[in-house]
Amino acid sequence: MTTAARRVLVHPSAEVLANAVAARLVTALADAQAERGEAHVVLTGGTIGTRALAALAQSPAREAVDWSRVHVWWGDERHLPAGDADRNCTQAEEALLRHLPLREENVHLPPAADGAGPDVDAAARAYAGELAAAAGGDGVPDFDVLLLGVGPDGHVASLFPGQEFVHEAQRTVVGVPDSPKPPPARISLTLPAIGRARQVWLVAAGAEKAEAVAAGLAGADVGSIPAAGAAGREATLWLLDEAAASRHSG
Ligand SMILES: O=C1O[C@H](COP(=O)(O)O)[C@@H](O)[C@H](O)[C@H]1O
Repeated sequence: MTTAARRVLVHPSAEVLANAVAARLVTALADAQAERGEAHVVLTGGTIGTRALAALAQSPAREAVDWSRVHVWWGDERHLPAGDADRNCTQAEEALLRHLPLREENVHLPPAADGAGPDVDAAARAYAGELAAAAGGDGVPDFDVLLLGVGPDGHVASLFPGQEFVHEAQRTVVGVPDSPKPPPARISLTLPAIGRARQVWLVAAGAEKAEAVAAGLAGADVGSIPAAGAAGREATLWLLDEAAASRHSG
């Protein structure tokens, strides 16, 4: 990854940003299918990430994608019972997935606490196993697009500042038992797994994200600002509204 492949795009409002992310996702998935037959997308939770999914549900352009050949993954998940309203996959289902003709076996739901049990490490191993199987036995698939929200503290997925999981170098998925943001039990892709994506899109809206965005773009230490360590193999896009971009000087 070189800085030449990094782009910062600033949109006038959160609403425009959500619609722009939705439009960009349609194009990227259609392009991936044209080139490789199927597409793998990794979804994020969070406010603007979920709003982008809702915008996609409203967009007639979504018909440009053959959703039966799209695999859906999650960058992180709150380890709660299936169907819990705080699970990222529940929110994605509500905002978008139920509107699409996806194949059930291509929607790679993270394990739920009522099925897999309360052990976040066991859940992380199970999800890592599903990723590895889809990748042909090891690692993670070649994700086409991996979406990440950015927390006000600079967290991405469930990799939080000051936690050892930010520095994980071997595993593709970690169990996070003590997230500083509720709920505490989560699983998360690691930075090396995130870095396997062709394109990583960091999406942020709102003034409360401005400091973290500026620090991430300035190349802060990943232990302090995990977002600074998220980069795609071919491109890294920071997709922002004006408020989130307001402290970035570039
Ligand atoms: O807890 C989480 O938070 C982040 C960011 O959420 P936001 O509401 O501040 O946009 C999200 O990216 C992550 O997937 C989620 O689990």
